Amino acid sequence: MTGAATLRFSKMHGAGNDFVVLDLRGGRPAPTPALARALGDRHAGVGFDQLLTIEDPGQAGAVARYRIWNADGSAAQQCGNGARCVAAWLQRDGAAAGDAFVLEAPPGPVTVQALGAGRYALALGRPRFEPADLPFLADAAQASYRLDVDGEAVGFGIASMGNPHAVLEVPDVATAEVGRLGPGLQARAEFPEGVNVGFAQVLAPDRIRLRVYERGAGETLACGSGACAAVAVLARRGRVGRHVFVELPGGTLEITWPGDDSPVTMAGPTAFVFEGDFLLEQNE
Ligand SMILES: N[C@H](CCC[C@H](N)C(=O)O)C(=O)O
Repeated sequence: MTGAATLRFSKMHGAGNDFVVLDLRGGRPAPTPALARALGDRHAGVGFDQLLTIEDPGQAGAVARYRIWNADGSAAQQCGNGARCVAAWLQRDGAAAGDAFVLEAPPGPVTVQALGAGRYALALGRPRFEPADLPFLADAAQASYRLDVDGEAVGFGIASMGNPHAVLEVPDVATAEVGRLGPGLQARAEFPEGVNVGFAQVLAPDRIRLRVYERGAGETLACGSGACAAVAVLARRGRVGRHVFVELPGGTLEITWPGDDSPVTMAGPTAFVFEGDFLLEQNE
């Protein structure tokens, strides 16, 4: 279409968690929630779990800054799978020279190590467990909490990776009622800014299965910050060790959390799917 205003984008995914990536460096305006919803619409738009913007860094030493919008237009503070895709995008672009560099994310710096073959290891910062960190309205930090969902008492742990996570341990992820308990917990007033809900099945001290009902996107094929949060909650309970393979429906992520005061490192894949031009006028 000649003359129409268009928005160049890259379509990517990390273990099946899919993204549209926009290069907004040079001061191009941030997307509105309405544009994020239009771009994310899986029928009338491009479709994504999250929209990632690449922007000029504010911090010295960072190659670029990234921000995150969910498919419902809400802003998110972290996206582990998305951060790996931003790293891959910047390496392909040539902006990130070498295999080790730093990205600026809403919660703080993220250090990147390219592992080759599209795989990246990222240190996403320390998990936090105080209710105020999520926010979660509770009196004091506990190893686990219980809330009522449809008359059922649901037990869970909490962790923030910059974004909020509730983690339930279940006997079998295949039979977990993700589609009912996920939205049910998200609807509780105790999570005033919503929450990502992880359903974890411990297979071994170094291996779990995980499904995540994400804030602003629903159940996704993978959730990087959710994998970090699940390992952090389960490691503090002694249910898993400090190096855990997390099997999600879309792929496996490798999580390492050496100690409570250490950042969590997540390693996993990235993939470029296609590039495109979104026609703005007729689709906003
Ligand atoms: N839905 C999340 C953002 C995306 C997280 C996930 N896709 C990841 O890989 O960490 C939130 O609202 O906090």
